[in-house]
Amino acid sequence: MADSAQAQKLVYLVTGGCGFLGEHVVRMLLQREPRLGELRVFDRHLGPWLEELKTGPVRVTAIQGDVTEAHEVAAAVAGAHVVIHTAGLVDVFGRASPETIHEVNVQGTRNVIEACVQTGTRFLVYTSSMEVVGPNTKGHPFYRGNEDTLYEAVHRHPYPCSKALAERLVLEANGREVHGGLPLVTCALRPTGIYGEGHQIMRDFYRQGLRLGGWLFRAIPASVEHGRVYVGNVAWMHVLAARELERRAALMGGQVYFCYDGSPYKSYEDFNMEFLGPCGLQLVGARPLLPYWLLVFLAALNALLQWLLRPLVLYAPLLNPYTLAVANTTFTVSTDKAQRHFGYEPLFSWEDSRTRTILWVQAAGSSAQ
Ligand SMILES: NC(=O)C1=CN([C@@H]2O[C@H](COP(=O)(O)OP(=O)(O)OC[C@H]3O[C@@H](n4cnc5c(N)ncnc54)[C@H](O)[C@@H]3O)[C@@H](O)[C@H]2O)C=CC1
Ligand SMILES: CC(C)CCC[C@@H](C)[C@H]1CC[C@H]2[C@@H]3[C@H](O)CC4=CC(=O)CC[C@]4(C)[C@H]3CC[C@]12C
Repeated sequence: MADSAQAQKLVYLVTGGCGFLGEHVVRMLLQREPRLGELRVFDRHLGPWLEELKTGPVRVTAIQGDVTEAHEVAAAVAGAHVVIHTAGLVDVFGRASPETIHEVNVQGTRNVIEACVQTGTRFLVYTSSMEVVGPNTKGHPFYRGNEDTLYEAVHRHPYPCSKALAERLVLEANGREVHGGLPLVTCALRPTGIYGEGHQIMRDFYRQGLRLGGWLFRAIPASVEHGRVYVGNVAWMHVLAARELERRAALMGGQVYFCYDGSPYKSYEDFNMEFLGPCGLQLVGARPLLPYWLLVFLAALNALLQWLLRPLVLYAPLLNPYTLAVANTTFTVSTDKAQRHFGYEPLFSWEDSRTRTILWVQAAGSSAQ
């Protein structure tokens, strides 16, 4: 990626490229990265939509593989200039075991780093999460915080623990010598809660509302703000970060960036209503319908049932002590670090993001997507 070789075509690898975020990153690279020569899409489950991308001018290579298998990762990384590592096990509902979450999110990330080092790939962008910071186990609010805001980041849940460990590995790998003698340059992006086309939990809320005759019932006070970011802007930030990592290696290497876009600060439920409202749903109650202590009780009961039933059946409802704590703790971000370091500005306005999401919810809610 030297200046003298501006016209050089680059090979990108996106791990988790068939996931909710990964698909947007893949499509964004194809639309907005002029130096893209080959795009490798690595995922455990390849999406059928990849086929249509193979007819375009950029070579798209679909690679079915598992990030926990070091040899599969090394084979996919070999010859790539840039890796965008979004693959991860996003499970806060207890569907997977803590060991599996650790294996995919931490060991998988270690495998990606080692593959870069062994094969000489120099640029690595990691999809971290706001969950690396918080909300913490004490439920402390994080109000319009940035990357330098002091916050007691204490976690017990396997998902944030794994993301925090993986992020640390990525940041510590910055500067390591890769095959060929040059240094590895890494950075981590920490999206807040992502929404947009492909957001399965939003679709599930929509379907549940339809089943309940168009009503949803408020569970969380409207005053609790939960940070959200549009998936297209998250993808765009990944593309920009990946593009700028070489030119601004000294500034960006080893750095973390919160990833958000000016989507309105609202409670989790009120934010969802920005999309579900225009789809015909109503949120009942200016205040939570159930007292908080009852929600805490129900969340604990769900956790107990999950544990008791585990030998027989997987019971993994949305409400558990962890999801309740996340939804019920103010956590919002306000920062211009990504703008200062690599010129990130959201590509999609709030109005665009909202419209696109509404159209998707309407289509996905009624189909079997
Ligand atoms: N959804 C959200 O609100 C947020 C997500 N993130 C992070 O963004 C990344 C992407 O998340 P989403 O797109 O929401 O999740 P997702 O589950 O839709 O996508 C993850 C992708 O990784 C793939 N994957 C999982 N295990 C794998 C393995 N062992 N080997 C290869 N591929 C594997 C899955 O097949 C899937 O396509 C994750 O790293 C997640 O931690 C960060 C902040 C918020
Ligand atoms: C009435 C219930 C209490 C409402 C439950 C909603 C929850 C399922 C979701 C509320 C907040 C979500 C999380 C948040 O957006 C941050 C996240 C970041 C990630 O990196 C992964 C996903 C998630 C943990 C997200 C998961 C669903 C919620 C807990």
